[in-house]
Amino acid sequence: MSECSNNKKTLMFPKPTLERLKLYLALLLQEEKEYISSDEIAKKLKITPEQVRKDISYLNFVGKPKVGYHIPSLLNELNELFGVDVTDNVIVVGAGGLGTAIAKYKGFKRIGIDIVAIFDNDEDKIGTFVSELVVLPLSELQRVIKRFKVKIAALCVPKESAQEAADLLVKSGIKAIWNFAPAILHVPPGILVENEDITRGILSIKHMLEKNK
Ligand SMILES: NC(=O)c1ccc[n+]([C@@H]2O[C@H](COP(=O)([O-])OP(=O)(O)OC[C@H]3O[C@@H](n4cnc5c(N)ncnc54)[C@H](O)[C@@H]3O)[C@@H](O)[C@H]2O)c1
Repeated sequence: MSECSNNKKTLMFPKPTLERLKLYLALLLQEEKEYISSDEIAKKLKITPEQVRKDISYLNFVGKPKVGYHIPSLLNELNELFGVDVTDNVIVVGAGGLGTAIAKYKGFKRIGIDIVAIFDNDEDKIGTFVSELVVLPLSELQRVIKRFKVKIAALCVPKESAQEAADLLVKSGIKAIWNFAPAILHVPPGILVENEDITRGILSIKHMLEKNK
């Protein structure tokens, strides 16, 4: 999500480059050695080494000839670029199948995301636990957002409730909505909305399979 990074530098990067830089970050986080070459990165991500070098050159970062990129230094650059070195407190709205899965996912910590609370409007869910988080009523939204300085909300409510919930989030002080509902949200200027559509990946797979028939 380029626009949502903590670093304004990201706005100068072409979107496809930014998307690939996110993949490099995820890949490097799993590496335990000290250096990696553009060839190795390219092979693992099934792209060309030239592409890798070009993307990384946007960071004004160069590798050592015949050795490759120093992983800890490259990680520092990427962490800074995506604001991973800064922890953002995030809330989840909607404690259904998806909301609880997001709230339970431990991997967000590694990228500087801390899920601090989960909310629902269903009386039967309020007060139940999702991992160590207790499901809170919407009346607690404003207090939690202020107390934990929350800017980002993951919106995991049904399509029909999405706009109403988004309005409430904005009114309560949220600056960015990570929207999982298949709904177009209308928000005031200055509020970021990133629409997440998990059907995108499977559609690409379907397309590739069709093409290779
Ligand atoms: N489950 C998935 O894998 C998946 C994938 C992609 C997109 N989505 C989308 O994400 C959203 C959530 O999906 P789900 O499967 O978790 O649905 P779900 O029905 O299991 O959960 C939705 C939750 O939102 C709560 N809710 C409804 N209105 C609310 C409001 N105004 N404020 C607070 N909470 C409210 C409900 O009580 C419920 O607990 C849907 O819009 C769905 O289309 C889900």
